[in-house]
Amino acid sequence: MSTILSFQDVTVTNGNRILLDALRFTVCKGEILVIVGESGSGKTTLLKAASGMISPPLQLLGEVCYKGHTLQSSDWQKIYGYELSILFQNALSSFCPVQTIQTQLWDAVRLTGKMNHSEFTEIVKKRAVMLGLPEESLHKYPITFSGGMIQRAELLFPLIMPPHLLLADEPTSAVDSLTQQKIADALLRLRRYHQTAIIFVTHDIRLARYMADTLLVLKQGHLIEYGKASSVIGNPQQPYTKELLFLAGIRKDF
Ligand SMILES: Nc1ncnc2c1ncn2[C@@H]1O[C@H](COP(=O)(O)OP(=O)(O)OP(=O)(O)O)[C@@H](O)[C@H]1O
Repeated sequence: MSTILSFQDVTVTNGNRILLDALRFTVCKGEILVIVGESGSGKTTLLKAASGMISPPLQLLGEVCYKGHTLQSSDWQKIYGYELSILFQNALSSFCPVQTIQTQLWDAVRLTGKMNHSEFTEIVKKRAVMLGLPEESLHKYPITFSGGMIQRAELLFPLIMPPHLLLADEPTSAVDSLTQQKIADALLRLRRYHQTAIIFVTHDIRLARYMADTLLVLKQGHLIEYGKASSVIGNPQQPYTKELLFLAGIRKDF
């Protein structure tokens, strides 16, 4: 499988403070890498590093490579949106407040030139139904959406225009368990049919077990465990990972 993204000794600092410490990992085409770790361990910072969004006062050392090329800041603009999609923790910030969800999605899809308007209206309805979003909500303004609805609305664009790499920062944090399952299944379908590589951040180790091919555990900016998800979950090496699995009821002791 070809490598989509790799971190080569990526360190992120804020002055003297190390937020990420020499991380090394790769993500291949069609792979789902799930990042888990306690609050403040650096999960969002890792996604920012993966998407060229580290800016002063933070500093990035090491190399982030996309499809074999080290990315400089100007390169990210070329892949944003169509090759690389990002689901932010604050999904509302992804939308313009004065246009309906459907109008904004169509504006973005139209620019790709890959779909006409009637194909778009057909597919956007199907994808909304897949995520449990009522069809009529597509004609509403983002501000009228609940937290869980806006998270799902943010996922519509990559489901309509499958990217090569999707970065998702806790995309199920504001939804009930049934909707969580729908989002997880939509992401699994994206991988299965379009070989999208996905880096997915969650606090939910059960969801991680359901989704992940590969699991990466962060603690205070350090990669403490990384490998095939079934191996990490079946045979964790670190006390922290054992505790996470114990607290989720997946292990009987730690
Ligand atoms: N722009 C910034 N300037 C200074 N410190 C930052 C900045 N961004 C993140 N940090 C610090 O880096 C550390 C890691 O933050 P990060 O948001 O990556 O953690 P996280 O694991 O995603 O947490 P959570 O699960 O709570 O979202 C935190 O201590 C945070 O305060």
